[in-house]
Amino acid sequence: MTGRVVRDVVVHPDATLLAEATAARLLVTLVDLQSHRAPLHVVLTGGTVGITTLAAVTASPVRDAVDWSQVHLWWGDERFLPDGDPDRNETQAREALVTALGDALPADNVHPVPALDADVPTPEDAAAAYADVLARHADDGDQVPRFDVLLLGMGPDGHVASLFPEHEALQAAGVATVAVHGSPKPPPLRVSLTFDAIHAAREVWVVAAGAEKAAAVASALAAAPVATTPAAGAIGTERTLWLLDAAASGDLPAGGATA
Ligand SMILES: O=C1O[C@H](COP(=O)(O)O)[C@@H](O)[C@H](O)[C@H]1O
Repeated sequence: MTGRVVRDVVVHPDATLLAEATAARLLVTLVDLQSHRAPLHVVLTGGTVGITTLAAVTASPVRDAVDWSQVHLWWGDERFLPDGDPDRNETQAREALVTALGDALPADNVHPVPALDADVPTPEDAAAAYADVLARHADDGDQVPRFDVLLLGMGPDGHVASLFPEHEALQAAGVATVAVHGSPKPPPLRVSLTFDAIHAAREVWVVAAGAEKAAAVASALAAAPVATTPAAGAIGTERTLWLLDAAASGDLPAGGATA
């Protein structure tokens, strides 16, 4: 990415309000977008706030204002585990939101990263299969759909999706997905969207809560090198939005200036 990146920052008082406000923001954004285009493509994130946000979507009456038949759900990353494993981001998202949407969300609109099984024995197989499905929903010549909203959690080390500091997966280019071996956060095998895929999103929202993330938030918003703070590379084509709780914003300079 070239040129100055504008990162908008919104700080909420605590993690609960952060999740509820992010859910409300997501729902209203989808309703607004559906007044002028369809289908919409939304990328979900795993992680603490990511899943709490999905539960808040489920709890909101505004969820019925969205035409879910015209929404496709994707994942920014996945832990490479068998189908139904409680540590899979997909499993947690189904429990928090997808199951509650029922028939309103067609099963064909839900695009999990393939799970570990006899036909998909390696994360490379899962990454390739996921890339194929992404390409089938992309415009001609593109590798991924133009995601309308791409949600990302962030770890205390500054990782987003499954792109970890100093990990070789950061270098993946020209492809939409990457297999991750040796993740410093368990489980060690994962599949992630690449930065090329993330950068295709219209809006990227990084959602982070907790004092343990404050240093990484400050680094990313100061445009630290992506190699050491991958979240600094989370940039959308139309908007890059950081949604924080007060604790996660604790190391930002007064006024929350961003680079
Ligand atoms: O392992 C993962 O961690 C990150 C952040 O999780 P959090 O619990 O610290 O919020 C998450 O964004 C990612 O999707 C997930 O696979």
